[in-house]
Amino acid sequence: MNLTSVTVRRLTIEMLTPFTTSFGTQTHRDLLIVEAHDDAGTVGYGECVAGAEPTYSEEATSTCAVALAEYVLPRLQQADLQHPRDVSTLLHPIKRNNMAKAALEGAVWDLWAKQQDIPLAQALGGTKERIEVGLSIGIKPTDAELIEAVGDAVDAGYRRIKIKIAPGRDLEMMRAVRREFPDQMIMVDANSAYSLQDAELFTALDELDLMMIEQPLAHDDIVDHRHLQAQLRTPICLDESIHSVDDARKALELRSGRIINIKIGRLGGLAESLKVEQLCRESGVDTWCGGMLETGIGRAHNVAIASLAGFTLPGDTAPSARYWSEDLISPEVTMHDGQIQVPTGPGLGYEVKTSMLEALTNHEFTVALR
Ligand SMILES: O=C(O)CCC(=O)c1ccccc1C(=O)O
Ligand SMILES: [Mg+2]
Repeated sequence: MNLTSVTVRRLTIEMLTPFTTSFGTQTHRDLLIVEAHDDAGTVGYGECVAGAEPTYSEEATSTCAVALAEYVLPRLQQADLQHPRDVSTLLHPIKRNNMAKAALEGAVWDLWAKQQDIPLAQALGGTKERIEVGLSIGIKPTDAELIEAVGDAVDAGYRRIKIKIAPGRDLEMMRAVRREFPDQMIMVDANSAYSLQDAELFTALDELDLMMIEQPLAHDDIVDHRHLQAQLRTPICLDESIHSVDDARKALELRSGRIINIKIGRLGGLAESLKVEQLCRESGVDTWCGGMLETGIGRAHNVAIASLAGFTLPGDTAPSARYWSEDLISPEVTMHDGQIQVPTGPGLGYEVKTSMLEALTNHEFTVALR
């Protein structure tokens, strides 16, 4: 692939509105952008989706910066990549650190697709021209504010609405939402805030005809989820618990959930995400693309992979304007009639605004590869 160098940038971007989950409130992203450069001057981009703190998973932006600098990029210096799939093989001996690995792998995939002059979606085997879009709504202080936010999302055309829950903001709140929106496709995401002792809460939520309940129990569990799923009609969707195609296979075998959410960062890259898509497609399991409040760069990767046939449900791939006053890419990701058009240009199919990226960069380092 003639890679000549990799640059890692660390930047801070303010979000338009704060986003609250059971593990905290985010007002900005502190993130890494990885650039893979080749000898023809072509650049591929990847985004590290870790949070500023290790609250969603054990990874955080700082740990990813260290993992890239100390362990991941030195391995790349020893390699002669022929294809982006070689990245996951090369990094396989390094345990976990999935978001750090995925940030580099994503940049290499974008570079490779640009070298081939094909869209990333096509390079991944995507077939859809448009993808269906859902929205993830954070925890609001009052039911009235939540109901207003859901109403706005319905009016904006989102095809599915996800609502974050946490102890104290769950059953009564969701009953109020359901009364107001009896026919909408609604789901909840607990971000691992509950335990099996809360089974009664979930059997009550089971009456609300939700599309799914995302990650109700511990971030590292697939056993308690199995017991909870056995008591519910509503499908459980696993997010935090699934870090590989093997995790997905084991969870499906145990019946710990009936839906899997694919996040490229959590799974360690696009190659592993493709394996989960294939597993779900071949076993008739619904899957959809999760989100991590990405800038346009990570968002473009999500749009590309969500174009594969296995992505059977709307994903958390809301358009740029939902999160940012100005995005890092041009044109920005936009939604029409609840759908995003999969771009047809080479690679990500969106232009990265390099001067904006440089202006926002707080730190950067470059590793020469030859
Ligand atoms: O719109 C998005 O990007 C999805 C937001 C979201 O739900 C989320 C955001 C940060 C961390 C975890 C999650 C999640 O899906 O659990
Ligand atoms: Mg989730």
